[in-house]
Amino acid sequence: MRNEVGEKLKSIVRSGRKGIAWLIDPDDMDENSASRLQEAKSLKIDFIFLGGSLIQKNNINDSIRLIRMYAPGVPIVLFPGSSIQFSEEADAILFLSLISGRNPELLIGQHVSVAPIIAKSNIEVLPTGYMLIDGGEKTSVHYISQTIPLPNHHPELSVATALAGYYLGLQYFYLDAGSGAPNPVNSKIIKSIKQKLPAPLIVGGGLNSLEKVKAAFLAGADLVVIGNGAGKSSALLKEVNSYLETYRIMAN
Ligand SMILES: CC(C)=CCC/C(C)=C/CC/C(C)=C/CC/C(C)=C/COP(=O)(O)OP(=O)(O)O
Ligand SMILES: O=P(O)(O)OC[C@@H](O)CO
Ligand SMILES: [Mg+2]
Repeated sequence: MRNEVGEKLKSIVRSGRKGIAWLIDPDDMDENSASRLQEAKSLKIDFIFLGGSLIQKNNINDSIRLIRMYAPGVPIVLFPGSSIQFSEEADAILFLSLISGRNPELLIGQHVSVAPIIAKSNIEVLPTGYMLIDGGEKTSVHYISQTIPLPNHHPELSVATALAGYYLGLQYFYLDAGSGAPNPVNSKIIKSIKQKLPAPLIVGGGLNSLEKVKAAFLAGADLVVIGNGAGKSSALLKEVNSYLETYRIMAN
């Protein structure tokens, strides 16, 4: 199995350089996508995450082809809401187990359905503890998963959950306040998980301004995921990118 994406994530952690993933919903692919992708390529976005809670078009393969054409070299990582969002054309898949919830289908069920297909492919699998944190509003993931998010003001519950996932062997952790969340994941949660776990920490949900992104990085996020904040224009991706350029010079 390949391991380029995992290695890149781990090297982001080792070097402390931080990274950006742009979340693209395949349903949002349209006539503007080509130029948006070219911009992302020129900004050296670290990863493109592809997926959604609910997908209404059957266009994952077409989306991957478009991304490869206009943003060649940017690793494409599936961020699937369900097992039907699998494509062996992607570079890697976040093999998410929704450990904040108690829905067996999202802890292990979908995984069993897709595992034999994954085994026949050459895709890289990233075993990921996916934790939904209350972002102040019911989001699509919350509804689709039919699970209760972790509270945003009790870091100890999130730490216990992440530790349990770590002891089960999960290698990457994704704290998500949900797409469009009014409140991103609390810095205290990010900080306390980062202190306890040596694993790469991905944070997303409601990161729609440079201030919110900076707060996530400063608390300990290794990779931030920006979806809605990059939906209409690449302005935020550009701002985060130039912030990181300065940050990396200062960190060295
Ligand atoms: C391992 C495989 C194949 C599947 C795992 C399936 C699991 C555990 C899913 C977790 C629950 C879930 C529904 C996750 C979806 C995460 C996601 C891609 C969110 C992207 O944002 P949206 O929720 O689509 O945002 P909008 O509502 O703004 O479109
Ligand atoms: O769309 P936003 O709010 O950036 O959220 C991204 C992602 O973490 C949602 O699963
Ligand atoms: Mg979506």
